Amino acid sequence: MDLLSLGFVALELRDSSLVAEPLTKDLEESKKHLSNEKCLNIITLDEISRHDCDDDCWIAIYDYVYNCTNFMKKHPGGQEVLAEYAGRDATLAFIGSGHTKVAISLLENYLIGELPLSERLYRKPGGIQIVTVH
Ligand code: HEM
Repeated sequence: MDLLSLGFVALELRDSSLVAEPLTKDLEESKKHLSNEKCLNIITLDEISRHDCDDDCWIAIYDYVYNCTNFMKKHPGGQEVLAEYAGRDATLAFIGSGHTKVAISLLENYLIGELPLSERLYRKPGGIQIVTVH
């Protein structure tokens, strides 16, 4: 079973109305103020993959890109889990860990950009809609 399928299994085991939906809703809520300001930088998966170590850690969550380098040592879930996803997409791991709204709002501090439309999985027309995965 690949990682994506495992993620879906994890989502099936949880109540998506408690976990997945708040994540997507809260992320969009927390980005609303950005629409009237300058656009986010476009950062490709290739660029993210070059920031894949303890002292340079970028990750993608829900098609947004975060520089977690300064947060790794402070992460309540441990530095190791973030290191595991350094340079990669961590959306399903983030959702699967059942993060609270506090964690979701913390993300904003580390936001540095978003994926190009062609590389997005979650925020594009016809993309995977996590909220409808049951
Ligand atoms: C920048 C991204 C992340 C932020 C801001 C973040 C933030 C947090 C926060 C604030 C908590 C405390 C509980 C809560 O409020 O939800 C937490 C716990 C946790 N996080 Fe993260 N997290 C991030 C990424 C990840 C990733 C990618 C994983 C991968 C599996 C992960 C795994 C965990 C786990 C397992 C816990 C639970 C620790 C425990 O209860 O002992 N986190 N995180």
